[in-house]
Amino acid sequence: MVNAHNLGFPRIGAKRELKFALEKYWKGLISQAELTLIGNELRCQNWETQAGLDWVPVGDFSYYDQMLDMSFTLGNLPDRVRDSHGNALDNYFRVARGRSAPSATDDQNPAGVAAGEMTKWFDTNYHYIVPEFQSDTTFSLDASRLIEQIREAKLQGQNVKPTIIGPVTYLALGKSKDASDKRALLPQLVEAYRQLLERIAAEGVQWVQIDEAILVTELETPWQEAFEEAYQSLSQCPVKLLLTTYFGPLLDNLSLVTKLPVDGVHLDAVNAREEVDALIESAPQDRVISLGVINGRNVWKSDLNATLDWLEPIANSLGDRLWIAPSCSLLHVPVDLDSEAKLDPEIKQWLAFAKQKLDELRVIKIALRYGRGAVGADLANNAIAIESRRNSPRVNRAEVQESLSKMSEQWGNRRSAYAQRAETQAEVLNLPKYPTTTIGSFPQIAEIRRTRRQYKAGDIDEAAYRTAMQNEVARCVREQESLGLDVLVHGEAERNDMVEYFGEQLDGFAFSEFGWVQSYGSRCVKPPILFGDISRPKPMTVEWISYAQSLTDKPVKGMLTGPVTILNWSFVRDDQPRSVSCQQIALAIREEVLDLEKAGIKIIQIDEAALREGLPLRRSQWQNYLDWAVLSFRIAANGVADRTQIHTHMCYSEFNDIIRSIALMDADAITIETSRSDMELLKAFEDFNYPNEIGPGVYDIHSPNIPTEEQIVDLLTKAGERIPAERLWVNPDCGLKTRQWDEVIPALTNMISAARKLRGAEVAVACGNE
Ligand SMILES: CN1c2c(nc(N)[nH]c2=O)NC[C@@H]1CNc1ccc(C(=O)N[C@@H](CCC(=O)N[C@@H](CCC(=O)N[C@@H](CCC(=O)O)C(=O)O)C(=O)O)C(=O)O)cc1
Ligand SMILES: N[C@@H](CCS)C(=O)O
Ligand SMILES: [Zn+2]
Repeated sequence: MVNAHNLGFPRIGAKRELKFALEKYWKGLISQAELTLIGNELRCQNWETQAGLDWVPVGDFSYYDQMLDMSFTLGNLPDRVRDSHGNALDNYFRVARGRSAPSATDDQNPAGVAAGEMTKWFDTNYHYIVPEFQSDTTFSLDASRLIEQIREAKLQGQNVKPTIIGPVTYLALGKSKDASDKRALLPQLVEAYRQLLERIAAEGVQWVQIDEAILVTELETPWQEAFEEAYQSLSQCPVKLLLTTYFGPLLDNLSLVTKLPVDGVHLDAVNAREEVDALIESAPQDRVISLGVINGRNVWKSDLNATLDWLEPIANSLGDRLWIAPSCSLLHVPVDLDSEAKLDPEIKQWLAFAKQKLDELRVIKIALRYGRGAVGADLANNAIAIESRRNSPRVNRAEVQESLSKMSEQWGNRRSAYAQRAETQAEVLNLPKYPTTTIGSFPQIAEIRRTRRQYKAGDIDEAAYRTAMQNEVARCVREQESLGLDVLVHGEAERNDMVEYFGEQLDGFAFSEFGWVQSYGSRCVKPPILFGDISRPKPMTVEWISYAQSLTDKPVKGMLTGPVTILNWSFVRDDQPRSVSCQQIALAIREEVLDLEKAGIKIIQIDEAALREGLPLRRSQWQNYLDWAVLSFRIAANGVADRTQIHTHMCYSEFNDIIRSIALMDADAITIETSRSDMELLKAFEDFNYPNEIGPGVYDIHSPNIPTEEQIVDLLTKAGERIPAERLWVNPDCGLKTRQWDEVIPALTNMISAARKLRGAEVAVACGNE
């Protein structure tokens, strides 16, 4: 009989209980005992929610990040915290968040500790703490976290299936800090895993889910060999291993997976449906085949009848060997649709969050075990919802499709080439050399968020909200004027998030109240839900930007999020290609750009923070994505006259391998995150002879540290060695929303004086030469 299981449940809590507890703990407002009590309650609740499953995951809960948990389990701590003898959880947070200023309360680390590097988890919007390796890295097992949780779940009467990140993925996603070959650490690492599995087995555990998502990417031969070596060794352990892959097909790694001596394999049967037959045919006869049949990355109801049509023959042939699950951990979806009292009922019936996805799994399991009649009503209701979505005039809108059909690639072309535009813009804007600007957001102080909360709760009316936000905009403009920035921004006070804000204003998007998804640590995002053809009912930003512009003679940048980023950070449709949804958003943003231009805004920035993030997991698919992504940006941006200067901004980006596409976007200026790379990221622009203007970030906004004028001059000098000074802008790495005003003011003061110093130095050199 088929078994149903889950790969992981969101740990942040249906009402973000963990987020609030963590932030209180970090501020010293609750004790560690109170924090761990909340952790314990969340785990228990989550297991209760999953109680109908044959196996529940254990070890998916984390106080910050599952990769960091693994590093602590393996005793792979960075040297900088290894000797901190303080409390284990505080040490864990020290690696997660760093402690950048000397602290009286941290006498173990009076000089501060740098946070672990964070990067995104495959193609999701979740970010993990990158494991650090050196040639002399050693591992020493600390299984206490997992063992305690296994006991907790067992006490609750659950059938437990511990989940861990597999050794090869752990090693492959980590970073060698001394340029040594991290693969050389594999034997020792596998030994630590072997000990871990023994400890787990001693708890009476039968199955362990061992996640090796790296198998859905292109693997070079040494990494393929690493799999064989690792799993040969682990196959001796007295537990059964469910080798778990997700987010995509295995392609050329399928034969590798087939060869590995494991007891079961989980395949993402949503994204790799076409590989299921081959996986079954090539697997040894006693191997469990776990199929991820419910999409763990989106919020749509599954078509249960269609899933059963496909799955029933497989269940008949595999019998007990078939397990079913969501395609991946449910970490990437919100917790509970039932919390959404305000969602439009028509749209709500099309949706499923984590809890509802597990309900779907139960229905499939019962239908497979006892026949569809046993869940006849569920299947009938599901069919109604699926039909309703398929046929809804709110999803497929002829007028949007007609606008899209009129669109031509020509719309993506500026009227003149950059060199000619640059001359016109220089006349219009009359900016000094090394013009200074910021990326858009200024501190989203608690008061702003509180006011928005009051507005959303109906405690204050729209007029009061607008006035409060306008006051913030005015303050922001005042501060920038007194700092002496050359190009100002309005500060984005009115925006809850750079993507959600636009989702809320575009037709074709729905938004939830509690649909939070963990992005990193305690930080969450609430992705808008792109359910239908997109259009812009009215201007979205013009009033705010025009208001800011009315307060100053300096140019204020129009500030928009680009189509690719809106797409990549939303829950999107599964009934049409992403490229089509992206082009619809592009048309809406294009209208906004043209309205801003009409309103007299001279510079318009279109953020594409997530353009690189959207790259497919396999390089072979990159070009296709880049082609439509860049075209969407061009459509959004390039309808303006020569005199209007278009900026774009990207963070977290390494540009070497996509520089050609970046250049094709043809933005007049691009601002990027570079300060932590010591301007190394500019090499890609230098090597490519990138022709347009560049603002390499000179202030690391992720850190509370205030960069000195000297440090900024140094960074700009390095930038000037790679990019002609005439084409350099001076700006921070990214928006300032997570910072405080008392950090921002001195940092920007130093940034501006650094720019002035460079201008002065050049004038002096020029005069000396005359
Ligand atoms: C740049 N990043 C972003 C990503 N994805 C996005 N969609 N947006 C991004 O900006 N992906 C990559 C990175 C990830 N980085 C971050 C950085 C910071 C956050 C973050 O701070 N998130 C906030 C939530 C932001 C938000 O939407 N705020 C809302 C609601 C505020 C709120 O929770 N209010 C409380 C009450 C507050 C009070 O009373 O004082 C409530 O409603 O209960 C808003 O401003 O209105 C976070 O807190 O986690 C995320 C990703
Ligand atoms: N304009 C946005 C970009 C963030 S990537 C901001 O400044 O927050
Ligand atoms: Zn940014």
